[in-house]
Amino acid sequence: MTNDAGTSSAAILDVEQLVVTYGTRTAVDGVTFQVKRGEIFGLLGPNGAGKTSTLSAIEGLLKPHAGTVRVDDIDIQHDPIEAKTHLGVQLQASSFQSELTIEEIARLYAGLYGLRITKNGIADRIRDVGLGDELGKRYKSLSGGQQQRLSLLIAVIHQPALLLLDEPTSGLDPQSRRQLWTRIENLRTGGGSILLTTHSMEEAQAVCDRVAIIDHGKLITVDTPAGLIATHRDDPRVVNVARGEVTLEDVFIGLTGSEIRG
Ligand SMILES: Nc1ncnc2c1ncn2[C@@H]1O[C@H](COP(=O)(O)OP(=O)(O)OP(=O)(O)O)[C@@H](O)[C@H]1O
Repeated sequence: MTNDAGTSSAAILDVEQLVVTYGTRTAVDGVTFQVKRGEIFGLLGPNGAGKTSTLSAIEGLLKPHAGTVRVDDIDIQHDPIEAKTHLGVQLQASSFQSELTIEEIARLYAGLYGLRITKNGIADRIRDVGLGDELGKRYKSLSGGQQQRLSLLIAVIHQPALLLLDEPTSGLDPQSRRQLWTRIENLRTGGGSILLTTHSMEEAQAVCDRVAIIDHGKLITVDTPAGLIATHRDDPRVVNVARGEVTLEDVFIGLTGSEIRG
């Protein structure tokens, strides 16, 4: 997508002064950040920090109280249909018809996006996510990990410029988690950009190019994991919680506090 000057902006996602409210509760309180093209960007925060609310506003699922969201230079509020064709979102298990087979579901969503993919093409994509032996299996008889792989396949079937993933590795075993990160990195290698939330600081430190830490609806800091560690390693709050070499988790707990959130 090009802007008025005929050039692509460096940001695939531009979130400006985003405010999300539920009644009198402010869940996201003036959050601003950009995701660059070709970047894996992690949104980190304790329970209730406002991560899912931020993603929901980016997806156009809820109307922000204030602020703007531009996906690939398209304002999600002004042109939601066009903006959404540039977005890939992992659907919840309840979104899929349980009686349909993997192949039927993939064909259904390819059709919904108006894609012309042959039967063999669909089978190839299913094989790519390691479900080649399950083509004819009904959704309801898939394991949690298999369901998760199918939902990732559907999220990227239209080759979106930006993939949004809300806690993609939660509930997965170590093998499935490792495979998922490899897939996410392959998507980035193929030119995609990824915005994800995770509670695994170890994974964020290993995989994300940059991370933002949010708490109580406000963005505290954005940088590369190494940059955050370098900036905050001598902060007494971080030194206090570190048990050895300072990690991203130490920085996260140092900046957001040790108390458990509701
Ligand atoms: N539908 C809703 N109605 C009212 N309050 C909500 C609603 N959804 C979220 N909230 C509140 O908004 C705040 C932010 O919630 P959100 O789900 O965005 O946080 P989160 O960072 O994704 O948390 P978690 O890590 O626990 O998933 C919380 O205080 C939550 O209770």
